[in-house]
Amino acid sequence: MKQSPDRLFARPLAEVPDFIFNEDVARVFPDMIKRSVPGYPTIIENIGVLATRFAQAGTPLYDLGCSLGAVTQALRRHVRTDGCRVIAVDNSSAMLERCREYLHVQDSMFQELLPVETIEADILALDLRPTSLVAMNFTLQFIPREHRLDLLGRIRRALVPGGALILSEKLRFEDTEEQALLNDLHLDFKRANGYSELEIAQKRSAIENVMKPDSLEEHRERLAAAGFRKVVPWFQCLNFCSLIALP
Ligand SMILES: Nc1ncnc2c1ncn2[C@@H]1O[C@H](C[S@+](CC[C@H]([NH3+])C(=O)[O-])CC(=O)[O-])[C@@H](O)[C@H]1O
Repeated sequence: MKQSPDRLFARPLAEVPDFIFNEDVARVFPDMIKRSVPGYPTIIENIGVLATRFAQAGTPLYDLGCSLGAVTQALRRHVRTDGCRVIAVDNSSAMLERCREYLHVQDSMFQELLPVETIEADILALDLRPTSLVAMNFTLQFIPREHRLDLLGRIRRALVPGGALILSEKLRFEDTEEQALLNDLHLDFKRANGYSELEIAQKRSAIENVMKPDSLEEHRERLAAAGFRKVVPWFQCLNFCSLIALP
């Protein structure tokens, strides 16, 4: 598998097309997400650790919007619960193809990993089996707003008692000063990771019609409306957070 550094937006583009998860993105994705999302490696590893508390014997664990399967691999590294398996879902064939290759590498390197099933599907059309853990790591923000509540409602109804949803998202902030400061600090994070002003500006215009972050208050309200009893933020770094939502 050839992994490359992210230079997708390094040259000036006459017109910046909307961001899509195609082969070019799949090839640079590990580098792109690490240099763009502060705390990403910490979130990934800890989802594996958190999951051990919620995983119940004989249930599938879902990784919705799995991309290259980073969460799936963390779940397989940490969860040892009898009869669990991981179901990794993404609607990008380019992402899922590479995800499968990475999972084969993981299989060849470790023994006693949870079995994994990869599904190329739109998570809005997915039939969820009763599950003890659903992870949506930076996926909900790409789902059109009008479908988010329905999706969370279906996840809530699929969760068995004692299970959990782990939801990671970029946040926006209602307070303009807080929004401006955290946005600036995120830009500094990208600069510190070697992105130029041009790369930052072009990536921003590629993503702005596609990725729509909500505020923490909006997440709390929507999760409550979907039937979640409790929302516990467990991680925040700048404008990126991860929540545990309990049924
Ligand atoms: N309707 C949909 N159905 C299925 N997949 C979708 C849909 N919409 C978007 N996706 C998929 O959601 C993923 C979002 S990336 C997740 C990172 C990963 N979780 C990680 O922990 O590395 C986040 C980011 O790039 O910021 C992409 O692979 C899309 O194809």
